[in-house]
Amino acid sequence: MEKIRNFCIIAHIDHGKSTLADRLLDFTGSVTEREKQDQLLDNMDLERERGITIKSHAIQMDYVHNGEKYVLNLIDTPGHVDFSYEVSRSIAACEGALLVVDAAQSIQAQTISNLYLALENDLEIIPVLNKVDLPSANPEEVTDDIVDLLGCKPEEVIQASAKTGVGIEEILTAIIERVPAPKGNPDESLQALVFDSVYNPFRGVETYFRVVNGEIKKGQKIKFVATGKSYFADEIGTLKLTQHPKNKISTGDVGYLITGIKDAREVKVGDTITDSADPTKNPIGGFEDVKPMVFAGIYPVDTEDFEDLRSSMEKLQLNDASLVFTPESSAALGFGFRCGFLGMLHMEIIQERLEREFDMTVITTVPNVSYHAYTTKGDIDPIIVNNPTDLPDPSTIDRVEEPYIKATIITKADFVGNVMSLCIEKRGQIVNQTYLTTERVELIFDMPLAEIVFDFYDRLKTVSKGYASFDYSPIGMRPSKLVRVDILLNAQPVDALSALVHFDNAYHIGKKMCEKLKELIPRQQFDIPIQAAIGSKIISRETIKALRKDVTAKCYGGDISRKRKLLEKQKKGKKRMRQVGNVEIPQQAFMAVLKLND
Ligand SMILES: Nc1nc2c(ncn2[C@@H]2O[C@H](COP(=O)(O)OP(=O)(O)OP(=O)(O)O)[C@@H](O)[C@H]2O)c(=O)[nH]1
Repeated sequence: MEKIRNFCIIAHIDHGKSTLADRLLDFTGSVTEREKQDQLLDNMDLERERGITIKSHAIQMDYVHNGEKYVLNLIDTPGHVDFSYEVSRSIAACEGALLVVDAAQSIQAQTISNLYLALENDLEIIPVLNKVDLPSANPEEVTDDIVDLLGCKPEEVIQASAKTGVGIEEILTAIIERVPAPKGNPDESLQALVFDSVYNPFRGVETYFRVVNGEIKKGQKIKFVATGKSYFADEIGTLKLTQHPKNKISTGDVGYLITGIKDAREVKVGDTITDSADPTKNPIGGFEDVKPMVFAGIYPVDTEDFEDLRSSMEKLQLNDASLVFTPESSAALGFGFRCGFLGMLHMEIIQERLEREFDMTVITTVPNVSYHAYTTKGDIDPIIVNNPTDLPDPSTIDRVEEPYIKATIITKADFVGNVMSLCIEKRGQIVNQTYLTTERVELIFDMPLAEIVFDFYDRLKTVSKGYASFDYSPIGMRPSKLVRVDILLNAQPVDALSALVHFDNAYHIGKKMCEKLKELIPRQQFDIPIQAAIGSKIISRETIKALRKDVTAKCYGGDISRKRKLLEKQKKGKKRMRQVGNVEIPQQAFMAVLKLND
């Protein structure tokens, strides 16, 4: 146990976490040339394309230091706020963290939020100044920033380049000398923390765990405390680039477990694994059931594909337990599902996976957060509003509450004004403003989650010319003046276009939505009035003028193959259209409310 070190790498996005992980694997000889891939820890196709580590994994390295052999377990953490609970559990499985800071970009919002998570878990922090090879690097200044943030000595900050290999050996030495060895009692009853799980279509769910006390043996009957279910440990082992089966994993070490579980929902991140016959009396703290934050309807483009969509969603859920869905129906779109996601990124991933892996063409409706409505009947439990149609009749509503977050934004002093205006426009209330240096400012706002899940981050980048970083954490429910804006096409309400918005913005949004829909809905053979309404009150109106032109007119009698191509192209474009009443609505229109500022 004295020769084990468990650590993670925490960093703001793009500061070089994955590249540094690669270098550490190289340096410790954990990878052969053949196994080398660009970004070793990012496995899924989608992950690679987005450059975001979606699911955390762990990897074990052997390293000899001063003639002694050490086992280093690197636990990878996801780099996006949608997955912040998983980050917190990965951090809880470690004793130390490399805090990687880009030498050109300095400390950013995620550096700080991840650092706080690490400090809450009493991790030893090893500051690493990465990318010192960059011409734009500013090592002295950024080292000062890090010293100010951590209260450490300048010489404790390791100067490194994950690209050239500078400082890698020093980092490994620091891990061994500064990160404490795991504590724990091998003779106690088994207590292991689940920090991640991955679905494998052939082997079922692979659970990643860190043994806190006791040991886990191959064949042992184990129990998951939160779910209360017991299984046999068919296979256990350690994780190198491939899995290495073992007969036991002892206190302090990290490993994987395969029990033949076929449903991802049976393994919960943060749960405790214990011995079925001699269960621990102290499950590991900090377990939470992950809660979806964003809800949207997903409908098949072709109504006949509903059953296919259901079976695809069920399969997706087997390997992504954070996806939740219930059937719903819409007058406009027919049968589909109301789905809950961890955030907007998660929603995009699910949508993409449905299309790529299951060959489904789907329509996604405007996402919204989850509201709590209380009626004048005085009920104690709120009505949970995950769908605009769930909002009770306004005359019966006593009050509505919406989820709030604490937003941390770090920007340059020059952009403070712009960032403030944006946050205030988004109904934010400033809580704190701190000058980290004369140039860099940290702003803290309390804001409604609904205002930031959609276009906030893009707007922030624009108003700060890219010099702002942003992170957030939930702080509970607060009162809200919520209304539902309905959209009528041809005088018919289209429920799938309804949106829940704050009363103060309702008129503005209603007007913008009508304008946007006018742009997005193709002209048809007749005039189409577009109206926005709150209840029975019309608040805005536009008209899509009838189309007179023949689509093939462009071909001016040219050859037939060109004509066919044009019609072919039109047919493709049609794929993502939905006929509602006698109006054809393209997919973008269902998301129009999110694009009002484009
Ligand atoms: N010049 C230079 N570039 C680096 C260095 N380390 C990483 N990079 C580059 O910085 C970019 C981001 O690096 P990643 O390792 O993908 O960053 P990350 O923090 O893992 O990013 P996410 O996985 O998206 O969170 C890549 O283009 C790397 O090639 C370095 O030391 N020097």
